[in-house]
Amino acid sequence: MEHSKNGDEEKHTCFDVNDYTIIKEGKAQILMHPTNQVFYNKTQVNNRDMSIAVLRTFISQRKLEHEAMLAKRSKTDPKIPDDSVSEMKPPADSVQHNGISNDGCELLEEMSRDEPSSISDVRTRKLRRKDVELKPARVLEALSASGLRALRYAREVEGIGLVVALDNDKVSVEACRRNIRFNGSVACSKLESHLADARVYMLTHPKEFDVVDLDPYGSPSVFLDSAVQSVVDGGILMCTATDLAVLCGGNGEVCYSKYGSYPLRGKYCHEMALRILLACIESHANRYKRYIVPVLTVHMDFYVRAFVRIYSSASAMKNTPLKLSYVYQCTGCDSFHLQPVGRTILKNNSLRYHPGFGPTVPQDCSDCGKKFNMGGPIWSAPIHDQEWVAAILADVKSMKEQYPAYDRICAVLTAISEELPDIPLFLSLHNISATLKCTSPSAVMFRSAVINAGYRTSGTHVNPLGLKTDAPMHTIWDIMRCWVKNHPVKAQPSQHPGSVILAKEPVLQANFAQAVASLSKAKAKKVARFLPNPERHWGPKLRASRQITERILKMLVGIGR
Ligand SMILES: C[S@@+](CC[C@H](N)C(=O)[O-])C[C@H]1O[C@@H](n2cnc3c(N)ncnc32)[C@H](O)[C@@H]1O
Ligand SMILES: [Zn+2]
Repeated sequence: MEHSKNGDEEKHTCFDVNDYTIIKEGKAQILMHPTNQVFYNKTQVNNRDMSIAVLRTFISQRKLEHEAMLAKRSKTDPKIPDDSVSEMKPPADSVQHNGISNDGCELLEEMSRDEPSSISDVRTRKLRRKDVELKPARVLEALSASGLRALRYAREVEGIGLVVALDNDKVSVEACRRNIRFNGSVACSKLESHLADARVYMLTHPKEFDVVDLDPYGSPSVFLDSAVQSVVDGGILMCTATDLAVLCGGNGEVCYSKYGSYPLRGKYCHEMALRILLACIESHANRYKRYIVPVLTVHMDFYVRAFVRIYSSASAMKNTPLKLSYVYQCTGCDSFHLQPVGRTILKNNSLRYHPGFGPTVPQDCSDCGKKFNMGGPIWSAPIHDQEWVAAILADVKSMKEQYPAYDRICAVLTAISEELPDIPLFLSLHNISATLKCTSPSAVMFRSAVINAGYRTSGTHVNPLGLKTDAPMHTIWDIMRCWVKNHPVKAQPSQHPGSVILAKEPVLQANFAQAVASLSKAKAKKVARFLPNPERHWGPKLRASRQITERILKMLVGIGR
């Protein structure tokens, strides 16, 4: 990969620092002119801090995986001189996938998974000739604006060799270059800024970056196809989407055209947004025989952000339909049911792939009798790797002073660490009670009834009132029928969904006695999981110098839904 330092286009214009206000975030400083034309949103510090936390964990994980690969190699091929592996440590047990991001390692992964031994031998010889030293990570900040994020990566994260910052806006690139110079020698030695269309740049730099960061205005959809190609095997793609009005169902047809999925306007819409984004990234990856493994997927403030690793494997790619589902949501009582896109069967000791069995619901809701809307497909496999989440959280806690948004990112990561990993979407207790027009049981009582009925439950980082559970909807309604017996409701019209639900006798006798696990660990320890918004002008920003009104903000982020 060849990069001319800051490109030929650079203008070596001098600048007077006194003409600017200095903005500090972490170890980076950017210069802001009073007539600023370059995008800057202070509240995205949460986004940048979270990304730095993930990046640090990625870099240590990548190193562990590399060491594990070398150790494995020295075991399987004793002809390789010992001195090449004498410094190796045992492989990390948190490694979920052994894909490694430097060339030789990629070969090794392919070898051990798919290839017959004769081919492996050839490849091993090839591998031996390759330099197996782990090179410092290469990061692409594809949409960099002032370069603040790229500067923070270069200055704060150890183990990064190069950060390339792109923007297709000339003024932003000039600002970015000014900021690089202003940040001194480390920034100047590690950072490059280019005036380029990110899509063209990523397409012409396939499998070159260990980390690709997409942080666009609104939707990342037009950047995904090139971004998934620019990441090395085992590398990580970090992707923000701020177009929550689209992803949360405000414009279902627009969402379908951008992301290939229909959103539903449920209380869980922000988690559905995360899952639509993941499904979309996966579909782009699949076009190039690649697939994603999410390590962390967050809804914060007014956006969603996905951190996914990318691997190449034509055989693993066949599993994609097993990780996707359609969602049926009842138009009367908001009950929801997942319909997997694909399934597998074992025939003569081999795995066969088939379309999912369906429909998983009858024409009319068996709880309230109304019709269903069908949304998706969404990513219905886990959206976080809990070992990564624990490692990121531990790392953040050990470097508290390095994170200006420490409280917020700790709260979000704590809430995520408590989520049931295998349960897509969630119920809203308020919504359930609103359907029945009853007073709501407390969350602890409701969770206790679910646990006492033999099911699991957890909160969700997406919504303080949300409840994830593996209890079927009919059990949830039974619990509520029992609740209403002791907390009667006013009579409603007989065709009302709540009346239809309450007209049935419960099969299950709910037990609301407090169950031990009904309080989350964090709540029991009084660790914050949700924090109020920090300031008045909190929210997404449009292009530089354009401000969003409260009314537009509500529309954009789906508040009040
Ligand atoms: C939301 S801002 C990025 C903010 C930055 N990542 C941060 O953390 O402060 C999006 C930037 O993408 C740039 N942009 C939009 N389309 C682009 C494209 N096709 N190629 C390169 N840059 C693009 C815009 O000029 C803008 O500066
Ligand atoms: Zn229903």
